[in-house]
Amino acid sequence: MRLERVGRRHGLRGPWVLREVSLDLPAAGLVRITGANGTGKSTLLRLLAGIDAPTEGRVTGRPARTAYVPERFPAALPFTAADYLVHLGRVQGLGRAAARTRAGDWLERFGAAGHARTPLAELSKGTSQKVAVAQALLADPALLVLDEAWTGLDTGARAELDTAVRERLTAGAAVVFVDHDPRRLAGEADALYGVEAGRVRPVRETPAAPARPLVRITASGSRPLPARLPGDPVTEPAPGHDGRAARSLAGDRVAEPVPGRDCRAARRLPGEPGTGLAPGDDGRVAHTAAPGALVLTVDAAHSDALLGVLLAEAWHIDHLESEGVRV
Ligand SMILES: Nc1ncnc2c1ncn2[C@@H]1O[C@H](COP(=O)(O)OP(=O)(O)OP(=O)(O)O)[C@@H](O)[C@H]1O
Repeated sequence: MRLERVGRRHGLRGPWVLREVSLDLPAAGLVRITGANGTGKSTLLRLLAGIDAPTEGRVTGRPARTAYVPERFPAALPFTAADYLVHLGRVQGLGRAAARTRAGDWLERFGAAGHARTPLAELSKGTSQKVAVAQALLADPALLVLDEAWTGLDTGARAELDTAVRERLTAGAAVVFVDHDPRRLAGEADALYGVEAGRVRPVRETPAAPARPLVRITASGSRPLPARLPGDPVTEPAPGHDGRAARSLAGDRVAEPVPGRDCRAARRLPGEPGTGLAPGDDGRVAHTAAPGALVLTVDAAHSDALLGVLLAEAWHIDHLESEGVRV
């Protein structure tokens, strides 16, 4: 696939977001796009995926089977999760039976099979994101474009998406992705490009950062939390009284139930159907049911900022752990 002197701006007189971008992307392999906020990464991905057309220059050689996960999923469509996936599978050329089977398989893989019949508008942010990712994987895309696709997924679904990316690569596809976490598929990219000042240039991968300690914060509160929290913590319900444990960011490490706390009200994340919780207009997650405890696992570098947001929203910090040590 080739971009020749591609430029893109919004509106007739808007500032150029990208200009004179010439790139040859291989038909197979993993490509990472990096850049500071607002530099034009999403704009580049939309051009690659064919969602937007260049204002100038041209894009050639895009595979017919191209799939895209947008940074923001348009969740307010009048479909159930399964019907939406079947519909998109059909659009992508699958027969109805194959589309239904694959929709079920992908929902299952991402741990969302229980929401197959839930209307999209009633899905939590995390489950919506699972549907957004599933729609892109339905028809074995030859080019898969992922814009912060891991954001909002729980630990298991993030790992499943890593696996799905590797499966596409093994099948000979190209995967182009943006993710704010430098550890995402670190060391696996075949090519890296940086977006800066409207230009796109090859960059060298910064060596994978040494594993940093994780901090696990158990907190409870009734005020809505911002949709975007510092450090993009993995947010999970605090373990229930039945001993079911939440998985932590570290993968296999398992969080123990919080001592002395009855977490019956905390089985679901805010926003999950059935809790009486709903996303607010400002993107916050309204938390109108009985307060429940959440476990937020975050890189230690962001824990102070995260604690600051929780305290500012009048959340109570029940428990704080660093690498399994109570602090
Ligand atoms: N539809 C639009 N209309 C007008 N300006 C837009 C539109 N979409 C993006 N922009 C502007 O284009 C610039 C690049 O946006 P883009 O979303 O591509 O950046 P980004 O690097 O992906 O940012 P982030 O890391 O914050 O997601 C920004 O200044 C943004 O405000």
